[in-house]
Amino acid sequence: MQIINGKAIAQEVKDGLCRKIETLRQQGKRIPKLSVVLIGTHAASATYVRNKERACAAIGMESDTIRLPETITQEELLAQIEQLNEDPMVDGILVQLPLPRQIDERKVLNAIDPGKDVDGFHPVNIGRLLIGEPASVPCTPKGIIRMLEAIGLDDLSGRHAIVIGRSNIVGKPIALLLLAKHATVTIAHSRTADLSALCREADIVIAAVGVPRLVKADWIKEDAVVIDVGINRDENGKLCGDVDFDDVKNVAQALSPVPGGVGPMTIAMLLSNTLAAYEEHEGGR
Ligand SMILES: Nc1nc(=O)c2c([nH]1)NC[C@@H]1CN(c3ccc(C(=O)N[C@@H](CCC(=O)O)C(=O)O)cc3)C=[N+]21
Ligand SMILES: [Mg+2]
Repeated sequence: MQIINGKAIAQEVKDGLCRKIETLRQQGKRIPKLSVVLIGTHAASATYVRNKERACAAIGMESDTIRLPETITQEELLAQIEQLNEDPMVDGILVQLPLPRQIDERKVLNAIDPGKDVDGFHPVNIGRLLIGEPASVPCTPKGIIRMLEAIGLDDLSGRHAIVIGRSNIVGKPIALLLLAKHATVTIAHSRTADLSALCREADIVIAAVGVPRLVKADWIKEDAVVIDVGINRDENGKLCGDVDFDDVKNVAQALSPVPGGVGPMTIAMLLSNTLAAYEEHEGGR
């Protein structure tokens, strides 16, 4: 059984980005910049944002976190986004989710300039992804594809992939990316009948449901590849995925851990999308 070391693969990606930024610096060019908007004091959000800041610093990318109060109005937030859209020094904008209740998430994501949408959550980018045009691709799905490529899974012709979860952030976009690699894709979710039997048919399992240790060994076909997207806390407050790692490791061919799997890949892809947005943006002037 192979453990898919997301942390190590992410480090390779970041090393490559770091070299590119170093070249820009030597050429006296402007340095790419990511702006993160963080609203309120949600503890998990604060941790992710700190990880993103640290990752930017490690590769020499500029970053800025705009911290706004939990009580912010929709209009104030939209004005902040407009300011970032117009700032020529800002290449990537990420509005950390979830947002407070009074804010309409769709309105906010739709307000981000699609060219600066490093999360790939804007309808223009989602539409481009759907029809196979160049797009800013959501970071977690893009990271999952990189992990599959890292273990030699490139062309997925003839393989059956199951995606458990149908969120706009992970489930739907990863299904599209797997389809683009010629996999036969099933999207399962909380209303799916006989999920474990369906899962047992799959060569590739992407677990993105948010239920701690849901996926067990008897859900997994011998030698399947399993990617765990879950970030949950178990009853003891310990970080765990949607896959029961200690059980599934006995049947899977390859398995990604939590932590150290998809999470670090997500951050590496965010940096990669920011550099790509910069190149697009600079190339246009
Ligand atoms: N607009 C937006 N874009 C996002 O991409 C986004 C978001 N909002 N809101 C929250 C989720 C979650 N997310 C994570 C990224 C990295 C780790 C990560 O690096 N995890 C580490 C450890 C984390 C820990 O120790 O708590 C790991 O899995 O090894 C986790 C979670 C991005 N998200
Ligand atoms: Mg779901």
